[in-house]
Amino acid sequence: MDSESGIPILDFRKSSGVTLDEGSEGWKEMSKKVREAFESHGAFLLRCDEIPNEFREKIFTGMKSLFELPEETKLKFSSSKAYRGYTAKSHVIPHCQSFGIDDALKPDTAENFTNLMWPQGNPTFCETLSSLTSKTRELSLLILKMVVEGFGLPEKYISEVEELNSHNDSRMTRYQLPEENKDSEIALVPHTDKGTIALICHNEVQGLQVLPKSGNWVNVNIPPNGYIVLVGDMLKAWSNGRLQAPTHRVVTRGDKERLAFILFAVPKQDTLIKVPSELVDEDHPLRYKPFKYEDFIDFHYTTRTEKGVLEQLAGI
Ligand SMILES: O=C(O)CCC(=O)C(=O)O
Ligand SMILES: [Fe+2]
Repeated sequence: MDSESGIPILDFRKSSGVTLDEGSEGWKEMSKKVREAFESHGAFLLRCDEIPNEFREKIFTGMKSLFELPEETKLKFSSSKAYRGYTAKSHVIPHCQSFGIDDALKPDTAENFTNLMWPQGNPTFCETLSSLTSKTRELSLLILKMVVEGFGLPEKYISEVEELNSHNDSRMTRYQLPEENKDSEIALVPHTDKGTIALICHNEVQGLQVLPKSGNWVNVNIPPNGYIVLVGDMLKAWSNGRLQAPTHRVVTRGDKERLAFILFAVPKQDTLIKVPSELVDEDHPLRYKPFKYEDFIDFHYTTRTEKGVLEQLAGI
């Protein structure tokens, strides 16, 4: 457990002796822990073998040179969608720069992005980005299958969580250091993630904070070479509110810049989010009526409120 935030640390490393073959005892035990962590904190910290050290070094070295490219080059990666494309100094991310990549898993996405930023080519960055994205995506699917197992739901729900994981967006973010006269700065404003789950890895400069029910922000310490996995609003809704979607933000301090790579697992636009009947009982009355993911996203961007979008749209 992380001593500051109390968020559980789960160890998926083969070297720690766990075997996570689907259906095995180890898998079932871990699934229970995933469910419990998502119920109590809406998150867990993950140690895993998926990102070896040299791989991490490659992605964060690549990201450092990416953010050092001229502003006019970075701006070439534009998007009409909110928070996608290259964003700098927006009201949501006042002190960071970020590349939001849609359809991160499409075979030519990493290549197109790399060629736009480095017309002369950068095969190391391209390969690293594409394999980090696909490794992280495998993890997100594994974790969602564990949620099904953790709740003891029938097999048929595997295809539903696959749908909740059917689209993947990634984001690479560089958080600026606080201005000289300040100790700390809110670099990413408080929010819940709108999709299903988010997996975050970073260059070991901490800065993520979560807001527990107690109402006081706490620091999260992502373990070395690890990830944090956060529940988003769609998994919260699908689970009948039994899994929490934690409010989080990023605060920068000190003299080292934080770089983060985030993979968001999201449903397809027209996916219907409907609570499994098995998750409704006397102790857990139905909290959300079925709704389409795209309606939730539209509603979120038109109301532009962080508070209670899910409750307003689908709450019973
Ligand atoms: O950098 C981080 O740790 C958090 C990023 C995040 O919450 C987001 O991009 O939605
Ligand atoms: Fe987030």
